[in-house]
Amino acid sequence: MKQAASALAAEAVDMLGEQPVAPGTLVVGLIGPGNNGGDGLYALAQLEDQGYATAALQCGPSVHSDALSVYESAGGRIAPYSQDNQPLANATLIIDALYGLGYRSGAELPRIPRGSRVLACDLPSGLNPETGVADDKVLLAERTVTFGAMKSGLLTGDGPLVTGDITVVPLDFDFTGQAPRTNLIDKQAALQLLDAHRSWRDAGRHKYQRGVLGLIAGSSLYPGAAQLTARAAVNCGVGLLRTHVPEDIAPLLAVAVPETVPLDDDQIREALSSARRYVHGRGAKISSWAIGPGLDSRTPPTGAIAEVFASRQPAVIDASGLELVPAGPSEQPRVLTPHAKELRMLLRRAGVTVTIEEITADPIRWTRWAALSYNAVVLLKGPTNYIVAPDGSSLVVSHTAPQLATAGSGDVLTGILGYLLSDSSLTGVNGVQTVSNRRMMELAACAAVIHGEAGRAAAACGTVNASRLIELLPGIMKRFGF
Ligand SMILES: NC(=O)C1=CN([C@@H]2O[C@H](COP(=O)(O)OP(=O)(O)OC[C@H]3O[C@@H](n4cnc5c(N)ncnc54)[C@H](O)[C@@H]3O)[C@@H](O)[C@H]2O)[C@H](O)CC1
Repeated sequence: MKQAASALAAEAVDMLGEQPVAPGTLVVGLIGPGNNGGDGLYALAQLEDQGYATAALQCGPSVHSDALSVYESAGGRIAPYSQDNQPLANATLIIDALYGLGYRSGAELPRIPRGSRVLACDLPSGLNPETGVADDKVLLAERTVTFGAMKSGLLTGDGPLVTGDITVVPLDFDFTGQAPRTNLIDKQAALQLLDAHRSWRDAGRHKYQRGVLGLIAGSSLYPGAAQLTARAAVNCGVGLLRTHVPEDIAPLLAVAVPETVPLDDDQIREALSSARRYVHGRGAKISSWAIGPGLDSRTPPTGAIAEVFASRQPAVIDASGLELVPAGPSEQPRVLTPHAKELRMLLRRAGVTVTIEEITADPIRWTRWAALSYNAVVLLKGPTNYIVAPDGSSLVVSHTAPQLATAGSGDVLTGILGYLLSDSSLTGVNGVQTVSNRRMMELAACAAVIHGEAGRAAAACGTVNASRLIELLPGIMKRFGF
């Protein structure tokens, strides 16, 4: 705590930029009831020692008692917070040491004069540490000193609007056993996650050992979506792509994606049954599935598709495929990739009523509900991607680009993730049947990062559309070690 306080005090001195201390300078700490308040009091004590005038305002029922003794010994005084506190009106700098990680939506937040300079201790109070959703009365910070590790809420949602400049202060204590349940996956983290299972032996695989993706997609209503997903998987480098599309659009697909091999109902059944007789190392007829882009949900799925849903083979399920997924938990390792409206539909089918506004306000919470209800990894798509496993742990990907909000871009994401799920070097030697939910969640986050990277690269060169993303994929996959 003292280490955190020293970093906080140093940042305050840097913000004030005055040595010796200018007359009239006053640093006011808003002190909450927990450890965040303790950090604030220790920091104020250090500032007192350096000759600054300080004042502490108690904003909860209690304060950290050891920190208060140190602050009072340094000459500081604490008073209860009230809306017309004189010190707040006179403050040169306010240290927000109210809640930090402990903030929960709806907690009481003090009012501070407009235009106050605020240094946030760990996180601005009023900001959800996981989701980055900010309360209307959030204490807008000019700078934030955050301890131990970056928090997802600082970088996602409203976070970047309310945190100011962020300094991460590594602390010398062991975080084992208190790992945050939400982690950010940036480009560097994705590279590491993708590299984790690779071996030099991977270079010697034949196409069936590399991984075979089965794609069930398309309809006369949406003929293009199947093409986009297929082209994305092929450009990522899939060993073999098998496609099950309605007869009337199959010739179109064969021309647009000559690499793909058609897959009929009997062949689906054969692939599923050979997967049950799976022999280690021989390669799979189909190793994973991508289901949904461009399906017409008004047409009932064939029996073969229902058998895929009932299988233990990993699948990414998107778009209209989400309407076909049986409600309730499944044993198939799945990543469901809804946008907010589709998530509302999934939740409704699981007996949970929620509005899109509620989902947008607390995306991780509602994605968790769906992950638990369906026993599946759920990737909620949008400006930020939230990926949640059935155990409640979650990953956040904000490595995206606003230009990705374009027709067919989600179909490309499905192709990328389908490819990652099929690649045996990422999921285990052909034995993708055993892939864990944890690994499915990691691969889903990596797919979102690759998709974001494609969006950023496309935007840097001009306008963005789904076909452009696909064209860029081979180069981007190379950057990610493929
Ligand atoms: N030619 C066709 O057949 C087409 C069929 N379509 C049908 O629509 C679905 C999928 O639609 P898609 O347009 O890909 O939308 P998704 O919601 O699945 O994915 C959107 C994609 O964009 C990202 N995103 C959204 N908002 C933002 C934002 N503000 N900033 C950054 N990124 C954002 C989001 O994360 C997703 O990755 C398809 O299956 C067919 O049934 C389409 O209309 C295309 C043409």
